[in-house]
Amino acid sequence: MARFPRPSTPRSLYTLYTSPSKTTPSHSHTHSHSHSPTAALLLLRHFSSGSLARAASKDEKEPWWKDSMSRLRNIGISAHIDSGKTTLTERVLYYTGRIHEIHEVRGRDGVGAKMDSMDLEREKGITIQSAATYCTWKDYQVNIIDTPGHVDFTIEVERALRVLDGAILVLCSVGGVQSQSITVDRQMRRYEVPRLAFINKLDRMGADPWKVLNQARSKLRHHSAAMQVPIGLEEDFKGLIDLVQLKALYFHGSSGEKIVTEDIPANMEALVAEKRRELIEAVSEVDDKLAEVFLNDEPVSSTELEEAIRRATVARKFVPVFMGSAFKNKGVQPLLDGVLSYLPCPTEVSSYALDQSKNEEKVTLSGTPDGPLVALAFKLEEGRFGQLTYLRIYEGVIRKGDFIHNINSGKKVKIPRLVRMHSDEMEDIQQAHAGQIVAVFGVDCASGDTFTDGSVKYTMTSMNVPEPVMSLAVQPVSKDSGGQFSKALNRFQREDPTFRVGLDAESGQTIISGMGELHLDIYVERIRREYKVDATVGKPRVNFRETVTQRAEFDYLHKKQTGGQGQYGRVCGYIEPLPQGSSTKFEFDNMIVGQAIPSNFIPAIEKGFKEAANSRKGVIVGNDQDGDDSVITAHVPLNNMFGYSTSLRSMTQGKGEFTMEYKEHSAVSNDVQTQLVNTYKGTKPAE
Ligand SMILES: Nc1nc2c(ncn2[C@@H]2O[C@H](COP(=O)(O)OP(=O)(O)OP(=O)(O)O)[C@@H](O)[C@H]2O)c(=O)[nH]1
Repeated sequence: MARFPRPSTPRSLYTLYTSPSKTTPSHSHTHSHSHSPTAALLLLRHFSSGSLARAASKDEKEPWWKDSMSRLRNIGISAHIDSGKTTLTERVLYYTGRIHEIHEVRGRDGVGAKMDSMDLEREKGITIQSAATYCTWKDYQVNIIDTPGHVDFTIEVERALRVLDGAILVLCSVGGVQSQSITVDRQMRRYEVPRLAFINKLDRMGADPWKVLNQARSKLRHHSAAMQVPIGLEEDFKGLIDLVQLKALYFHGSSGEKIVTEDIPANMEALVAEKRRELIEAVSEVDDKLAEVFLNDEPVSSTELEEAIRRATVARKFVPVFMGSAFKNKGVQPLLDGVLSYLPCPTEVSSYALDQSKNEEKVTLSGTPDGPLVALAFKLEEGRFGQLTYLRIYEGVIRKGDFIHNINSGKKVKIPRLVRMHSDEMEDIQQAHAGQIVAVFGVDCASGDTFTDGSVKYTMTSMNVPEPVMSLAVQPVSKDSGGQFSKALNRFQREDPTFRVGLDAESGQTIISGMGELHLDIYVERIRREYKVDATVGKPRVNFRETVTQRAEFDYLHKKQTGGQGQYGRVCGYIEPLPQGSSTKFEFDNMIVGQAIPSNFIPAIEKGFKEAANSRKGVIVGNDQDGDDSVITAHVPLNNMFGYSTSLRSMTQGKGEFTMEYKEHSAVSNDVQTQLVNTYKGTKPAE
């Protein structure tokens, strides 16, 4: 009944530079059950119905939390590698009084930035794990997640964005919109995160914020405009003109902590008038209220403009563009003001959960402390005092000593300790409410689990976890370190859903799988440093998968007990490959006679089969000119990509760069297949 493309061993295709980040289902197994020669299919489902949303609280008087919620921001900072996120965060922590000294990434003092708390991060000057911190700016509480920029750690970015209400996209004023900026921006769009852009490094030679702004418009399709005009650039970068307040800002003091406000320099008035008009025009296009003032040719007040920018940004119709130099301590405080003025508070963002007691019905959460507790464990970490679980609270209140229910595992646990995180330091607290990000100790769970107070069976929608694409065989050098070795692997596996551990049945080797060479290298290095286990590492291996090669019958009974009446379904039939060279990729024949299966189920069944089918596509190469740069987009088999970064570097005298992300699994050519089969035969122990 379902026919698939003619087989050959699939290969994985990679997209260089840009492509929609889709993780396609990758298996289509042949099943050996052979009960029914004729195609028959039966699907039964029982479920109870219920209302779509829980009724909101009818409390008439002003709730106690209203003020504190409106003064809360959960933000992330994302960017292409080396754009200056960590440097920027260090300034934010300094100006908000969380740290008393600034330490540079790879700085001469050797201390390293606060948020790069792992030794490896400090040595390499890159961020590997996302770190969480909070700070207070002008009476607002701001929770910040610093996220890594390297594509191998995409899962960290995904997790951070899942629980944030707003974000800052950092762009380099020289590098502009780079490959990874496109990826993180796409992720922000996927999770519907309103954002501000910050064009950093205005002090660098070749800085051109207007070029970067135009790139953001064309490459990221941002509807955006500058909020500021720089006073001087490169070595002469002195300050910024605020286009809303129409004031010049200078950053004095040893670390730029003293802001001096002055009138706009006379020689910049014309440019400022032009850029302010551009800002008003752009916001008017997406905000009716401002459009009315603008079209009537009335002067636009600072308050009117600020309110309109807020409405448009929260509604994700506009991206305000800030600028500065984190390294030279210029422009960070106005960016922080922008976070308060333009990014939403938790009650302005809608969140949903799935009600497990009502067949995964979608429930709108109030997002306030009123109502039952609903919290998502979005990140696990092995801390000095045991497992640390980061929670984003979506509804209700959580208190130290409370019993909470893990809806995914069905376990009930007590919260022995509740803390607020500041990179690797923490602060004990007694309770926390909706909108906040906190961490708990001693709570056994997996990342992505949902906790409630037990009165509701809600789970938050699942996080987008890409399939691992590369594997390595690892083995401890000394047999005595086996215990520590498995402890390390277990821990990393629980913390990072893109890191998997398996056993090669043929060779008996431990196989680790992840998102790329660097991802796996980092874990091997962490096993060595944190667990003092030296491990030998085998050749990287691409995860090839099987496809359908011949007609096969299946008969499967599915049972699921969800607390209510439960569900069951039985599916039997056969699948077979299409004839060689067939132009169609998938064929679905409905051979049901009579009404054995109600006809309204048939389209859903076809969709299911379609989703399970591997596809095969040719290599596509696109070429784009971006100023002096050539951008090549290609779909390539991952197997051919080893060592590419080194050859690209030598081919381009270090100027070329690349990024890749998983596209799909696809059929390999015959010669590769023969090679794979021979290698496999060669590794098989003699019989
Ligand atoms: N000239 C100049 N250099 C900067 C600026 N901001 C950051 N840098 C430098 O750029 C390099 C990268 O900065 P990071 O803060 O580590 O960048 P990141 O985006 O956190 O990098 P990853 O965590 O590896 O993704 C460091 O050497 C910084 O000192 C800036 O405003 N001007």
